[in-house]
Amino acid sequence: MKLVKTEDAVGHVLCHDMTQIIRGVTKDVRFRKGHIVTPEDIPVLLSMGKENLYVWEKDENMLHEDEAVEYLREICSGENVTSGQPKEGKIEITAECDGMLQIDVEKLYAVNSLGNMMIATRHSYTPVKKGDKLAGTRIIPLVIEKTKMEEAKKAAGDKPILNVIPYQMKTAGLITTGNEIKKGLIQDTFSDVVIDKLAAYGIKVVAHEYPGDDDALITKTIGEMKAQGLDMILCTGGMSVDPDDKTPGAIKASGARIITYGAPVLPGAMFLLSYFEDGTPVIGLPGCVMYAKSTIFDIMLPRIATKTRIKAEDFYGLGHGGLCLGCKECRYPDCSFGK
Ligand SMILES: Nc1nc2c(c(=O)[nH]1)N[C@H]1C(S)=C(S)[C@@H](COP(=O)(O)OP(=O)(O)OC[C@H]3O[C@@H](n4cnc5c(N)ncnc54)[C@H](O)[C@@H]3O)O[C@H]1N2
Ligand code: MOO
Repeated sequence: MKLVKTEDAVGHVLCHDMTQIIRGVTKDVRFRKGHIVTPEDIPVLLSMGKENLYVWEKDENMLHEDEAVEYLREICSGENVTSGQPKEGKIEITAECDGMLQIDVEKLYAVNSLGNMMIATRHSYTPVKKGDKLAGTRIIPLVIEKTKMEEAKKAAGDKPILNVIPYQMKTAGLITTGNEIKKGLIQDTFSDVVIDKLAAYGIKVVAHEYPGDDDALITKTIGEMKAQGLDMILCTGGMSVDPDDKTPGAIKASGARIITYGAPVLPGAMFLLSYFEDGTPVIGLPGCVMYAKSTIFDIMLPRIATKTRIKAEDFYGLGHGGLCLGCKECRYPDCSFGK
């Protein structure tokens, strides 16, 4: 801290709040601690009776919070994200388009572990809309060592840690299994659920077949839809352990490589994800997707719609938070399910 004449204070950082009192008009903080003095401030400060000011001593090795937060802006500014001006050392990151928020969680952890700075975000893999708030970030002290910010840059690596990935899939093929549906014994109440969920991501069901419980026919239908060049193929029902549950075997026989059959999520334990060599996903949706408001399908759909390649390991961690509480009014994704 040092004392400077107010006329010489431009560019210096104030060490404490300064209150302006004008009788009958105002009594409020006019300049906040940390404010960088501008030429326009000088007459105001003089009118407040401040001819001398305590300011931070300029030090090439130290950064003001507003300068330091620019490092965090760079660390956070990936594809399709934007950010505002620093306000009291804090900036807000927002989405520039609709899509899936994707965060490098390990890098986020690495930056936050350095201390004296913070980045708080929404959960990765959640669907977001243009203009949605994604993250807030700030420097904790008023001034911080430049080397600390360089360290943060290094910890974050060469790619920004926050991105919004636009949805890329457009078409889907739907295979509704079950002899009871094919024979018309019951009405199909599953397909509309799937069609609506896909529509929310701009995906249209352009082929729809009812092969019953004939596993060879299910496999053949998958092959035909694949040949049509659809972005994804979904099979509903027949995913469990009954003798008539033929879907997992039929998907396997199609040549798609199984990533997982089973997931540590309820509802959604009997979910199946597989990919053809070219990346076309073939998905098996268990009966719960028809009746439960939110399931494994809702958790994985943003990743599928953005063509984010999903690995078996991506499922293992889902158990923690993988239990839907079945609230009367479903607020998913604004709840702990799938986080
Ligand atoms: N012994 C076990 N039983 C069950 C298990 C298990 O592991 N062991 N898993 C349970 C879980 S979890 C789920 S989820 C369901 C899986 O159901 P499936 O995918 O096999 O569904 P289905 O048996 O084919 O059908 C269940 C029920 O829903 C009706 N259904 C199916 N598709 C339609 C449709 N398009 N429209 C209307 N209704 C449909 C079907 O007729 C059945 O009544 O299994 C648990 N059981
Ligand atoms: O696949 Mo069942 O999923 O959990 O109710």
